[in-house]
Amino acid sequence: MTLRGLYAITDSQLLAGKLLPYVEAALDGGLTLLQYRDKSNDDARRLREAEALRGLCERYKAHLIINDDAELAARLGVGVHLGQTDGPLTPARALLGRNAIIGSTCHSQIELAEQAAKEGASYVAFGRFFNSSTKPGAPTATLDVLDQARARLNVPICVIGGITLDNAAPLVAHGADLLAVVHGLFGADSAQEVTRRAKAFNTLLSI
Ligand SMILES: Cc1ncc(COP(=O)(O)OP(=O)(O)O)c(N)n1
Ligand SMILES: Cc1nc(C(=O)O)sc1CCOP(=O)(O)O
Ligand SMILES: [Mg+2]
Repeated sequence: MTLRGLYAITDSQLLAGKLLPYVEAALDGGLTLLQYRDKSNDDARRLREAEALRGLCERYKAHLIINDDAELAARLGVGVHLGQTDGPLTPARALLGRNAIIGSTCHSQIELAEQAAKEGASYVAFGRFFNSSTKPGAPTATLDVLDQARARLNVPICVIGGITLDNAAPLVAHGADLLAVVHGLFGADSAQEVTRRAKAFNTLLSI
């Protein structure tokens, strides 16, 4: 599967009271992947919201990815994103099957990405590239890791962390396939503006 495009990530605070309309607006503008990221322990709400997002993604032909939680992903038949402390890739692949999208956080370490690719990751994620209000303490990354990744890996490259329409172009020029964005997309004042931003990100990616 070729993975390239805008990768929207939800945020429970930013999208409080407007999760579905803002996500639908982003899907309307064009998403390749949507990640449901909710760090709470409210399992009932997480299941309910993830099911609703799966329905929307099916309608717009985007892929839903669950952050952190391979069990929930298996229950819904969707993909998962795993960080370095979220459990190993191999059992997640066994649980979800060979067609599932499984992403792996690699910070700025090409060795982590090589390992993830070897273990069957569908994409590898590098970041954070800019200041992020969503995750201010995430380790930083620079463009040279993208150059190394392009030269050494044969798996789609995702970038994350403070990405906006104003700073994304160099990431694309250095080989990013997937732009993962929270605030730069969903920080908009209206659903119409979310759609406009999504379309503009796709233009940057030549999609
Ligand atoms: C696409 C993408 N890249 C990186 C992350 C970060 O994952 P992780 O390091 O596990 O941190 P949390 O998001 O779980 O706080 C991500 N979620 N998505
Ligand atoms: C969830 C996450 N992980 C990161 C990493 O670098 O691993 S940065 C990040 C937050 C992304 O949100 P925003 O687009 O608002 O900066
Ligand atoms: Mg995680």
